[in-house]
Amino acid sequence: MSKLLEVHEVSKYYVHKDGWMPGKPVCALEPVSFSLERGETLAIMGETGSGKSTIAKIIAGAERPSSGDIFLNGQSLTRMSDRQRCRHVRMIFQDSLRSLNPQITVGKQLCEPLIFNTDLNYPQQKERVHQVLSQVGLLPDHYDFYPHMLSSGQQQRVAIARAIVLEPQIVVADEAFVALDPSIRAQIINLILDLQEDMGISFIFVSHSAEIVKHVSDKILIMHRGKMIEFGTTKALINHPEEQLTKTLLHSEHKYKVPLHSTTKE
Ligand SMILES: Nc1ncnc2c1ncn2[C@@H]1O[C@H](COP(=O)(O)OP(=O)(O)OP(=O)(O)O)[C@@H](O)[C@H]1O
Repeated sequence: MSKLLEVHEVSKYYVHKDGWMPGKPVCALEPVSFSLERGETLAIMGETGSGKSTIAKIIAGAERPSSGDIFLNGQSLTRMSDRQRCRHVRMIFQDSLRSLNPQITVGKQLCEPLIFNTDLNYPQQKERVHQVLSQVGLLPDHYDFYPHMLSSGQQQRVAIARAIVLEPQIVVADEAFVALDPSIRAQIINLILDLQEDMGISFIFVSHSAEIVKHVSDKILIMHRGKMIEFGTTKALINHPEEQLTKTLLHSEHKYKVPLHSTTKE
Protein backbone atom coordinates (compact mmCIF):
# COMPACT_ATOMS: atom_id res chain seq x y z
CA MET A 1 0.00 0.00 0.00
CA SER A 2 1.32 3.47 -0.83
CA LYS A 3 2.08 6.05 1.87
CA LEU A 4 -0.32 8.94 2.41
CA LEU A 5 2.32 11.53 1.50
CA GLU A 6 5.63 11.03 -0.24
CA VAL A 7 7.84 14.04 -0.83
CA HIS A 8 10.41 13.01 -3.42
CA GLU A 9 13.55 15.07 -4.08
CA VAL A 10 11.67 18.37 -3.84
CA SER A 11 13.78 21.53 -4.15
CA LYS A 12 13.11 25.26 -4.49
CA TYR A 13 15.16 28.04 -6.04
CA TYR A 14 14.06 31.66 -5.95
CA VAL A 15 15.36 34.13 -8.49
CA HIS A 16 16.04 37.46 -6.78
CA LYS A 17 15.80 40.36 -9.24
CA ASP A 18 18.95 42.37 -9.87
CA GLY A 19 17.42 45.66 -11.09
CA TRP A 20 15.65 44.78 -14.34
CA MET A 21 17.76 41.68 -14.83
CA PRO A 22 16.93 38.32 -13.29
CA GLY A 23 19.61 37.64 -10.69
CA LYS A 24 21.26 34.38 -9.74
CA PRO A 25 18.86 31.70 -8.44
CA VAL A 26 19.08 31.33 -4.67
CA CYS A 27 18.52 27.88 -3.20
CA ALA A 28 15.84 27.98 -0.47
CA LEU A 29 15.43 24.22 -0.33
CA GLU A 30 17.90 21.53 -1.35
CA PRO A 31 16.33 18.27 -2.61
CA VAL A 32 14.40 16.79 0.27
CA SER A 33 12.59 13.42 0.56
CA PHE A 34 10.40 12.07 3.35
CA SER A 35 7.07 10.34 3.83
CA LEU A 36 4.08 10.42 6.14
CA GLU A 37 1.47 7.77 6.95
CA ARG A 38 -2.28 8.45 7.25
CA GLY A 39 -3.25 10.25 10.46
CA GLU A 40 0.36 11.07 11.41
CA THR A 41 1.46 14.54 12.43
CA LEU A 42 4.75 15.96 11.20
CA ALA A 43 6.48 18.89 12.86
CA ILE A 44 8.99 20.92 10.87
CA MET A 45 11.56 22.74 12.99
CA GLY A 46 14.65 24.82 12.24
CA GLU A 47 16.17 28.24 12.54
CA THR A 48 14.84 31.33 10.78
CA GLY A 49 15.32 31.16 7.01
CA SER A 50 16.10 27.42 7.02
CA GLY A 51 13.35 26.55 4.50
CA LYS A 52 10.50 25.41 6.79
CA SER A 53 7.80 27.62 5.24
CA THR A 54 9.06 26.76 1.76
CA ILE A 55 8.38 23.05 2.36
CA ALA A 56 4.98 23.82 3.95
CA LYS A 57 3.94 26.04 1.03
CA ILE A 58 5.06 23.53 -1.59
CA ILE A 59 3.06 20.72 0.07
CA ALA A 60 0.00 23.01 0.33
CA GLY A 61 0.35 24.05 -3.33
CA ALA A 62 1.03 27.72 -2.54
CA GLU A 63 4.48 27.42 -4.21
CA ARG A 64 5.64 25.20 -7.06
CA PRO A 65 8.76 23.09 -6.52
CA SER A 66 11.75 23.75 -8.80
CA SER A 67 12.30 20.00 -9.02
CA GLY A 68 10.93 16.78 -7.58
CA ASP A 69 7.37 15.70 -6.95
CA ILE A 70 4.89 15.05 -4.16
CA PHE A 71 2.64 12.00 -4.11
CA LEU A 72 -0.61 11.59 -2.23
CA ASN A 73 -1.66 7.94 -2.05
CA GLY A 74 0.69 7.36 -4.97
CA GLN A 75 -0.80 10.12 -7.17
CA SER A 76 1.27 13.14 -8.17
CA LEU A 77 -0.05 16.26 -6.37
CA THR A 78 1.74 18.62 -8.71
CA ARG A 79 -0.13 17.16 -11.68
CA MET A 80 -3.56 17.54 -10.06
CA SER A 81 -5.84 20.48 -10.85
CA ASP A 82 -6.20 23.12 -8.10
CA ARG A 83 -9.76 21.90 -7.50
CA GLN A 84 -8.62 18.31 -6.94
CA ARG A 85 -5.59 19.30 -4.91
CA CYS A 86 -7.30 21.60 -2.47
CA ARG A 87 -9.83 18.90 -1.60
CA HIS A 88 -6.91 16.84 -0.31
CA VAL A 89 -4.50 19.39 1.18
CA ARG A 90 -5.46 22.65 2.95
CA MET A 91 -3.43 25.32 4.72
CA ILE A 92 -4.09 27.31 7.90
CA PHE A 93 -2.57 30.75 7.78
CA GLN A 94 -0.66 32.48 10.56
CA ASP A 95 -2.92 35.46 11.11
CA SER A 96 -6.46 34.10 11.28
CA LEU A 97 -8.12 37.53 11.51
CA ARG A 98 -6.33 38.81 8.41
CA SER A 99 -7.04 35.58 6.54
CA LEU A 100 -10.80 36.05 7.10
CA ASN A 101 -12.74 38.59 5.05
CA PRO A 102 -14.13 41.19 7.54
CA GLN A 103 -17.09 41.97 5.26
CA ILE A 104 -18.42 38.45 4.81
CA THR A 105 -20.20 36.37 7.44
CA VAL A 106 -18.54 33.27 8.83
CA GLY A 107 -21.15 31.02 7.19
CA LYS A 108 -20.60 32.50 3.73
CA GLN A 109 -16.81 32.26 4.09
CA LEU A 110 -17.13 28.60 5.02
CA CYS A 111 -19.46 27.99 2.06
CA GLU A 112 -16.90 29.40 -0.40
CA PRO A 113 -14.63 26.32 -0.59
CA LEU A 114 -17.76 24.19 -1.06
CA ILE A 115 -19.01 26.42 -3.89
CA PHE A 116 -15.68 26.34 -5.73
CA ASN A 117 -14.65 22.76 -5.07
CA THR A 118 -17.78 20.60 -4.75
CA ASP A 119 -21.09 20.03 -6.50
CA LEU A 120 -23.14 20.48 -3.30
CA ASN A 121 -26.29 22.59 -3.64
CA TYR A 122 -27.02 25.50 -1.29
CA PRO A 123 -28.96 23.56 1.41
CA GLN A 124 -26.26 20.86 1.40
CA GLN A 125 -23.53 23.53 1.71
CA LYS A 126 -25.36 25.09 4.65
CA GLU A 127 -25.75 21.73 6.32
CA ARG A 128 -22.03 20.94 5.90
CA VAL A 129 -21.09 24.37 7.32
CA HIS A 130 -23.28 23.82 10.40
CA GLN A 131 -21.66 20.43 10.83
CA VAL A 132 -18.14 21.88 10.59
CA LEU A 133 -18.98 24.72 13.02
CA SER A 134 -19.95 22.13 15.59
CA GLN A 135 -16.80 20.06 14.84
CA VAL A 136 -14.62 23.04 15.80
CA GLY A 137 -16.66 23.91 18.91
CA LEU A 138 -18.66 26.85 17.50
CA LEU A 139 -22.44 27.33 17.55
CA PRO A 140 -24.97 27.34 14.66
CA ASP A 141 -25.56 31.06 15.42
CA HIS A 142 -21.94 31.83 14.49
CA TYR A 143 -22.97 31.21 10.85
CA ASP A 144 -24.31 34.79 10.69
CA PHE A 145 -21.49 36.44 12.67
CA TYR A 146 -18.88 38.70 11.05
CA PRO A 147 -15.24 37.92 12.01
CA HIS A 148 -14.84 41.03 14.21
CA MET A 149 -17.71 39.76 16.40
CA LEU A 150 -15.59 36.76 17.41
CA SER A 151 -12.71 36.41 19.90
CA SER A 152 -9.24 35.54 18.55
CA GLY A 153 -9.72 31.91 19.63
CA GLN A 154 -13.08 31.74 17.82
CA GLN A 155 -11.52 33.30 14.71
CA GLN A 156 -8.85 30.62 14.81
CA ARG A 157 -11.60 27.99 15.08
CA VAL A 158 -13.20 29.49 11.92
CA ALA A 159 -9.81 29.28 10.16
CA ILE A 160 -9.59 25.60 11.16
CA ALA A 161 -13.20 25.04 10.03
CA ARG A 162 -12.31 26.52 6.64
CA ALA A 163 -9.32 24.18 6.42
CA ILE A 164 -11.35 21.05 7.21
CA VAL A 165 -14.69 21.85 5.52
CA LEU A 166 -13.66 19.89 2.41
CA GLU A 167 -12.55 16.95 4.59
CA PRO A 168 -8.94 17.04 3.42
CA GLN A 169 -6.42 14.32 4.14
CA ILE A 170 -3.68 16.77 5.11
CA VAL A 171 -3.76 20.17 6.84
CA VAL A 172 -0.62 22.31 6.81
CA ALA A 173 -0.23 24.93 9.57
CA ASP A 174 2.69 27.36 9.29
CA GLU A 175 3.25 28.85 12.78
CA ALA A 176 -0.53 29.27 12.78
CA PHE A 177 -0.99 29.50 16.53
CA VAL A 178 1.99 31.59 17.54
CA ALA A 179 0.03 34.82 18.07
CA LEU A 180 -2.57 33.26 20.35
CA ASP A 181 -2.74 33.67 24.08
CA PRO A 182 -1.19 30.52 25.73
CA SER A 183 -4.44 29.16 27.20
CA ILE A 184 -6.29 29.64 23.89
CA ARG A 185 -3.36 28.08 22.03
CA ALA A 186 -3.65 25.00 24.23
CA GLN A 187 -7.39 24.72 23.47
CA ILE A 188 -6.75 25.05 19.73
CA ILE A 189 -3.99 22.44 19.75
CA ASN A 190 -6.17 20.05 21.71
CA LEU A 191 -8.98 20.69 19.19
CA ILE A 192 -6.58 19.71 16.40
CA LEU A 193 -5.68 16.47 18.20
CA ASP A 194 -9.41 15.70 18.60
CA LEU A 195 -10.08 16.42 14.90
CA GLN A 196 -7.18 14.20 13.97
CA GLU A 197 -8.67 11.35 15.97
CA ASP A 198 -12.21 11.88 14.62
CA MET A 199 -11.38 12.59 10.98
CA GLY A 200 -8.01 10.83 10.53
CA ILE A 201 -6.43 14.02 9.17
CA SER A 202 -2.64 14.28 8.96
CA PHE A 203 -1.24 17.59 10.18
CA ILE A 204 1.99 19.24 9.13
CA PHE A 205 3.10 21.92 11.59
CA VAL A 206 5.84 24.45 11.29
CA SER A 207 6.68 25.32 14.89
CA HIS A 208 9.43 26.76 17.06
CA SER A 209 7.88 25.39 20.24
CA ALA A 210 9.58 22.22 21.53
CA GLU A 211 6.69 21.69 23.92
CA ILE A 212 3.99 21.78 21.23
CA VAL A 213 6.08 19.66 18.87
CA LYS A 214 6.67 16.98 21.53
CA HIS A 215 2.99 17.02 22.39
CA VAL A 216 1.45 16.72 18.94
CA SER A 217 3.92 15.23 16.48
CA ASP A 218 4.62 11.65 15.47
CA LYS A 219 7.57 12.62 13.30
CA ILE A 220 9.95 15.59 13.26
CA LEU A 221 11.91 17.06 10.37
CA ILE A 222 14.84 19.37 11.21
CA MET A 223 15.93 21.99 8.66
CA HIS A 224 19.24 23.86 8.53
CA ARG A 225 20.13 26.34 5.78
CA GLY A 226 17.78 24.79 3.23
CA LYS A 227 18.79 21.20 4.03
CA MET A 228 16.94 18.50 5.89
CA ILE A 229 19.53 17.45 8.45
CA GLU A 230 17.44 15.01 10.50
CA PHE A 231 14.10 13.23 10.12
CA GLY A 232 12.57 10.54 12.29
CA THR A 233 10.02 9.65 14.89
CA THR A 234 9.48 12.14 17.69
CA LYS A 235 10.59 9.53 20.21
CA ALA A 236 13.82 8.81 18.33
CA LEU A 237 14.72 12.46 17.89
CA ILE A 238 14.01 13.29 21.53
CA ASN A 239 15.87 10.29 22.93
CA HIS A 240 18.67 9.83 20.38
CA PRO A 241 19.19 13.04 18.37
CA GLU A 242 22.09 12.77 15.95
CA GLU A 243 22.55 16.46 15.30
CA GLN A 244 23.45 19.14 17.83
CA LEU A 245 20.80 21.45 16.31
CA THR A 246 18.10 18.82 16.95
CA LYS A 247 19.17 18.67 20.61
CA THR A 248 19.14 22.44 20.87
CA LEU A 249 15.72 22.83 19.26
CA LEU A 250 14.05 20.02 21.20
CA HIS A 251 15.64 20.64 24.55
CA SER A 252 15.55 24.40 24.49
CA GLU A 253 13.78 26.41 27.20
CA HIS A 254 10.07 25.99 26.72
CA LYS A 255 8.94 29.10 24.97
CA TYR A 256 5.25 28.38 25.45
CA LYS A 257 4.04 26.95 28.73
CA VAL A 258 0.64 25.58 27.94
CA PRO A 259 -1.78 23.28 29.76
CA LEU A 260 -2.14 20.65 27.05
CA HIS A 261 -3.99 17.29 27.28
CA SER A 262 -2.11 14.83 29.45
CA THR A 263 -1.65 12.26 26.66
CA THR A 264 1.32 13.22 24.53
CA LYS A 265 2.76 11.38 21.55
CA GLU A 266 6.24 11.52 23.09
N1 LIG B 1 9.25 34.47 -2.25
C1 LIG B 1 10.55 34.43 -2.01
N2 LIG B 1 11.42 35.05 -2.84
C2 LIG B 1 12.74 34.97 -2.61
N3 LIG B 1 13.32 34.32 -1.58
C3 LIG B 1 12.51 33.69 -0.71
C4 LIG B 1 11.09 33.72 -0.88
N4 LIG B 1 10.55 33.01 0.14
C5 LIG B 1 11.57 32.57 0.90
N5 LIG B 1 12.75 32.98 0.39
C6 LIG B 1 14.08 32.68 0.94
O1 LIG B 1 14.18 31.28 1.11
C7 LIG B 1 14.85 30.95 2.32
C8 LIG B 1 13.98 30.04 3.16
O2 LIG B 1 12.82 30.80 3.56
P1 LIG B 1 11.65 30.17 4.43
O3 LIG B 1 10.60 31.22 4.57
O4 LIG B 1 11.24 28.87 3.87
O5 LIG B 1 12.37 29.94 5.84
P2 LIG B 1 11.75 29.59 7.27
O6 LIG B 1 12.60 28.51 7.83
O7 LIG B 1 10.30 29.31 7.14
O8 LIG B 1 11.98 30.95 8.07
P3 LIG B 1 11.08 31.62 9.22
O9 LIG B 1 11.21 30.76 10.43
O10 LIG B 1 11.72 32.95 9.41
O11 LIG B 1 9.68 31.71 8.69
C9 LIG B 1 15.19 32.28 2.99
O12 LIG B 1 16.52 32.58 2.69
C10 LIG B 1 14.25 33.26 2.35
O13 LIG B 1 14.80 34.54 2.29
